[in-house]
Order: sequence, then C-alpha cells, then structure tokens
Amino acid sequence: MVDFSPPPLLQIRGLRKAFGALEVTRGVELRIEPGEIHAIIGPNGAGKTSLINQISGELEADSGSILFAGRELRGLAVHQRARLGLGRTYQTSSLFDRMSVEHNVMLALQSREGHSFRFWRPTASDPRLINPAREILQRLDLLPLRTQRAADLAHGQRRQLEIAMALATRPKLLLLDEPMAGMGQEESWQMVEALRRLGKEVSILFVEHDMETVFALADRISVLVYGRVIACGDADSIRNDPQVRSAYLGGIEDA
Ligand SMILES: Nc1ncnc2c1ncn2[C@@H]1O[C@H](COP(=O)(O)OP(=O)(O)OP(=O)(O)O)[C@@H](O)[C@H]1O
Repeated sequence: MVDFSPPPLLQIRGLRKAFGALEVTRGVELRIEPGEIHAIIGPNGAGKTSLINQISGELEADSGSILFAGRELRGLAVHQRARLGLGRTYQTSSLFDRMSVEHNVMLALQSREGHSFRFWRPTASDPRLINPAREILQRLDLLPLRTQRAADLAHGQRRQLEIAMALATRPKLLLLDEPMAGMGQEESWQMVEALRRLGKEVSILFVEHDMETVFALADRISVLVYGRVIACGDADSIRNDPQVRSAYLGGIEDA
C-alpha cells in the first residue's frame, strides 16, 4: 500500500549517549509530526535535558540517528542545526538584562539575518527589525511591555521573552526545556495559552515536570525513564499506562 502520510518533522532512532559508565540515553526512539505539540516527561535524572541537548547539538550523541526535516543532524554544530530550523530556550535565562524587551528580540532577529558588523547600524533604529520584533512580541502578549528593561520583567514574562527570541529565528521546531519552571499558577496558564497559540504555527517539543500543564497542552507525550522512552501517546493513554503509573508511583493520577 502507498503511504500518503506526511514525513515526520523529527525522527530519532536508536539514540545513545553515555557519560563514562552512566548511560543517559539508551536507544531512544521518538517521532514528532509536523504541527505537533509533544511533551517529554520523566523522573529527575531520566535524561530529558540530555536528550534535548543532543537534538539541539549542545551534546553530541554516541550513536543513532536524528533526522530533522529529512536531514541528519548528527555531526552538525548548534548554529547549523539552528539554521535548519531548530529554535530553543534554556533552563537558565539568556536575556540581555539592561536592554529593552523590544531590543532583545531585535538582536535575535539580527542574528538570524547574519548581519555583519561592516554593515552594522544601531539595531534600535532599524525598521527592518522593529516591525517583525513587534509582531513577535504581539504573539506572546509582550507588546505593551516592549520599552521595559528585560531586568524589570516578572519571571513568567522573562520566560515568554526567551520564547519570543527563539521565535525570531523562525524555527520549524521549538525546543523548550521546562518552560513553566518557577512559575505560579496564573503565569503557568498564561504560558499554556501562549504556547497553544504558537503551536498552530510551529511544532513544539517541550520538557516539563508540571503534569497538569503537560496534559492540557500536549498532543502527545513521551515518557522517558532511565534514558528510554517507555511510553508514547495522548494524555489519556499515558495516564492509564501501567508502566508509567509505576514509574511515577501513582503521582501521575493527581494531575
Ligand atoms: N555533562 C554531564 N556529565 C556527566 N553526567 C551528566 C552530565 N549531564 C548530565 N549528567 C547526568 O545524566 C543524568 C541525566 O541528566 P539530565 O539532566 O539529562 O536529566 P533530566 O531528566 O533532565 O533531569 P531533571 O528532570 O532533574 O532536569 C543525570 O544523572 C545527570 O547527573
């Protein structure tokens, strides 16, 4: 039979990584479809961040394959993967604190354009950067804060600005490591809403501990335990999976 389904955006096969004797990735298989919001959950130390780092290129896998939009990513540098359409945020903030919200996004846009310093002019007055920056800020509800210094933003707003900066690189897939970390309930739900809207334009792969937001946001969830994906499916199938329940010692039922 002919298969008319679209090719996956990301397909990981047999991925392995060890730090000395510690195997953090033990034959991971993962498939992300175009337009999907996909969550990776798992206990502390399961290898979630290490997996994201192997996709983005911060960490080089030992073996296996990472196909992204039909290209093998293994062996490519972080900036090469970014150019192919991988955008990411980090657990620690990467903002320019003394600059305005708008200026931060403009710098991210400028880095995508690869402006050389020979043609440099003050970013803050460049109309080719101002308009797209404002459009991105609008998508993340940050436009009213555009003149504020990044340092003066609330925690949740900073996380949203980090996503705005990742979006400035026009990714096909956004990699988010714990986007709700350290947020209160209201901030978390604002982030869920923002990501749900973004999910209509860009695929999202995110690591998150907060089950309630994972179940509310993700189309599919992969459960990583000791470096292996033990289950993958929608919220209901993951909630009811006996292996997942035992890995979480029942805690998953509370969400
Ligand atoms: N550069 C490194 N060198 C040695 N060990 C490492 C390195 N990075 C991570 N590890 C170890 O690999 C294991 C997996 O770490 P990783 O951060 O990927 O897990 P995680 O699932 O993201 O955990 P958490 O939920 O706590 O953030 C941990 O035991 C960690 O201590």
